Amino acid sequence: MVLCAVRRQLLSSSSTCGAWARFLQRQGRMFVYSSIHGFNQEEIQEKLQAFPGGSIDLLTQESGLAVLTINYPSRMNAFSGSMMVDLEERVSQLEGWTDGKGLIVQGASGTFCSGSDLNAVRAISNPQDGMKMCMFMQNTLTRLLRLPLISVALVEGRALGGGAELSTACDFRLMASGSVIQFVHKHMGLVPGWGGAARLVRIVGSQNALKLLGGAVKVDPELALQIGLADDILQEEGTGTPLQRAENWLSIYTKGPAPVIQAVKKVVLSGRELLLSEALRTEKDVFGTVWGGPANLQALASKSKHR
Ligand SMILES: CCCC(=O)SCCNC(=O)CCNC(=O)[C@H](O)C(C)(C)COP(=O)(O)OP(=O)(O)OC[C@H]1O[C@@H](n2cnc3c(N)ncnc32)[C@H](O)[C@@H]1OP(=O)(O)O
Repeated sequence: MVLCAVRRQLLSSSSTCGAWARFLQRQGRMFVYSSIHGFNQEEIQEKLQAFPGGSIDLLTQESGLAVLTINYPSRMNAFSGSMMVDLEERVSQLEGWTDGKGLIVQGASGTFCSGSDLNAVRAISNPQDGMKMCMFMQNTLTRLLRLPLISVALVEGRALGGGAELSTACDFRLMASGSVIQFVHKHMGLVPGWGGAARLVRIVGSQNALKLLGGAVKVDPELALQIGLADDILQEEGTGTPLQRAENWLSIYTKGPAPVIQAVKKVVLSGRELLLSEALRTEKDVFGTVWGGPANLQALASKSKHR
């Protein structure tokens, strides 16, 4: 016990950050793109701000659960340029949220997101700007997925194009009855560019990904559940609002102290993203942050049985 306490003292909160920093270092870097790839964040942010409309709203709760809302109902929650910038800012906020455990990503007014705002897309349809927007959104959505929070996309209504891609930047997808996820990119003469294809392959496998992208298939909750794109279906007859039911669903995974929940996410993330030997080293580092920690000591003291 004394050893555990000493070890805990040594592994202060800075060490928790250290393990995470080392994980991100092993990734190469936190951002997929930086100046070495010719990426200039300020430049693209300025360009995107020229296409305003809607907002990305973040509500953090004392319970450790946050709700991120894609809010542009008059355009079926399509992403305007300023909303892309907003999203990056909200992700930065969440990266600094030490007490966080879970995140729900939802769309306003009963529908998820209809992708990028076609008006903005038309205006920046030249290849250079398209690449910059693509790098910006890949960076942001990669950081969203790498947050040390367990995240779920609450899909109501439609998740189209970039909206479908956004849903894959969460750990889980919960689909409401009647909702649809559709990678409509092929119909737009495109492929996903916000990292949605790379993530989709990891979620449903390359065969299913090829079918979904190649056929621009409308994926309903039943099909999504069958192929592993959705983790559950929110039935209409449940009690409470869809958001309340999603919070309830997520609470199974976020019950417990924040450092432990964050450690769970970190070991799974490193297992998902790193080579085995690297993932094992990260797991060791993260293990060190909870071993002998308050939750561990309390569990040992209470002689808990797992019947
Ligand atoms: C790398 C990213 C790639 C991409 O995301 S490309 C974009 C992919 N998304 C799309 O192509 C969606 C296009 N929209 C649609 O198919 C339909 O609007 C949709 C979402 C099925 C809804 O259909 P309906 O229910 O009939 O409603 P509606 O068409 O009257 O839409 C209501 C208002 O919302 C607007 N809207 C919907 N999706 C939009 C978008 N992505 N960009 C800009 N505006 C969009 C639509 O124009 C309409 O506006 P208004 O009432 O005519 O002023």
